[in-house]
Amino acid sequence: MAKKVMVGMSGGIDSSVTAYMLQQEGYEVEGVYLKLHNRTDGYHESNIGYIENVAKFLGIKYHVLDIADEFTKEVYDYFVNSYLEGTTPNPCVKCNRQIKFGKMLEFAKANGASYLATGHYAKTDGKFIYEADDKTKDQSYFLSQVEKEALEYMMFPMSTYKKEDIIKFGAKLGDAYKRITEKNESQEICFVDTVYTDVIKKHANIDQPGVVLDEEGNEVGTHKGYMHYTIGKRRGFTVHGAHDPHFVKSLNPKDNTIIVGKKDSLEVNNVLANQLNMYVEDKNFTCGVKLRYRSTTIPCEVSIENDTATIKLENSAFGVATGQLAVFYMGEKVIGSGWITSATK
Ligand SMILES: Nc1ncnc2c1ncn2[C@@H]1O[C@H](COP(=O)(O)OP(=O)(O)OP(=O)(O)O)[C@@H](O)[C@H]1O
Repeated sequence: MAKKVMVGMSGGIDSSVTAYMLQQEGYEVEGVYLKLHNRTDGYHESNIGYIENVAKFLGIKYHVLDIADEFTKEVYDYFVNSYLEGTTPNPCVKCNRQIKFGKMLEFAKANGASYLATGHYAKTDGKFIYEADDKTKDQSYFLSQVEKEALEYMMFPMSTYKKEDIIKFGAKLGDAYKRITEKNESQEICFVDTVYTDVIKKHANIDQPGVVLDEEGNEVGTHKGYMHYTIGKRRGFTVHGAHDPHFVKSLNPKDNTIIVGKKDSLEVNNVLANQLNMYVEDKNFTCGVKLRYRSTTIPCEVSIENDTATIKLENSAFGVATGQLAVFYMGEKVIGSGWITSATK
């Protein structure tokens, strides 16, 4: 009997083609759509409409799982609170661990599936996650907090195909696919329609002007409210009499001040990360580290003690933000990750 694969379907191109590919490969395919938010503006109905067309075409069953309460608690509240606390969140990382490869995986298993597939661009051999071949689309960074035990159930069929193949597969889905390609591209963060400050505004008064300090604590200018800024940002505040560009070095929610400095003052060589999710047992190793999505991989030495990684960078990094993820790579293989708590010279 064919093995069952549950496909996380968003109503988008990649997951629709994923379902098609796996069916072609001989799997019994079922889809699941997660209602991640309590939106009442027709957003879910529209996505489900696309899924229904694809499911009809393929002759597969699909489920709708309302998971908005968990998503709010684990992802949305964390996102808002991070900005209130002056750190830079990464909601997709939390969602992948807790929701997609947490709750959705539980659902897949409970429904008799041997695997859970998504349209993510990454690879897995059941023990590790690897970068996708197409580095411009690679999402391994966002998947690096997924629990080790979940990896053996995960499938990312998209990453083994080229763009041309995907278009070819999509074309086979006929009208169901054509309609998907006509809709808008999906957003970077699914619950942020415009900019992140529009979300935070619903929960806090973000427009409270404050003082800009230099590294010695002198008042040098004014800003619009600390939640408008992230580490490394260089616009939207004033620095009196400055000739060189200034960048945000740190945010102080307690007194609504921001500290700025010239570019070289943002140079970082030592990083601490905690809440580690490691796929290897080693405690002392050399590897590459990404300190932001799309940043270059920096060679480093790592030593781990009591769920904290001390990371010594071989080359300096700039604008490293607390709250982002440090992801450890051995070549294309992800060997673990942790949340950045401090970054210093
Ligand atoms: N609401 C959802 N319900 C179920 N699965 C989802 C949902 N949102 C995303 N996924 C799964 O996670 C994958 C990666 O999500 P991401 O938001 O990066 O999508 P994407 O690259 O725009 O893909 P797609 O074209 O399938 O929307 C999707 O391909 C899909 O398999």
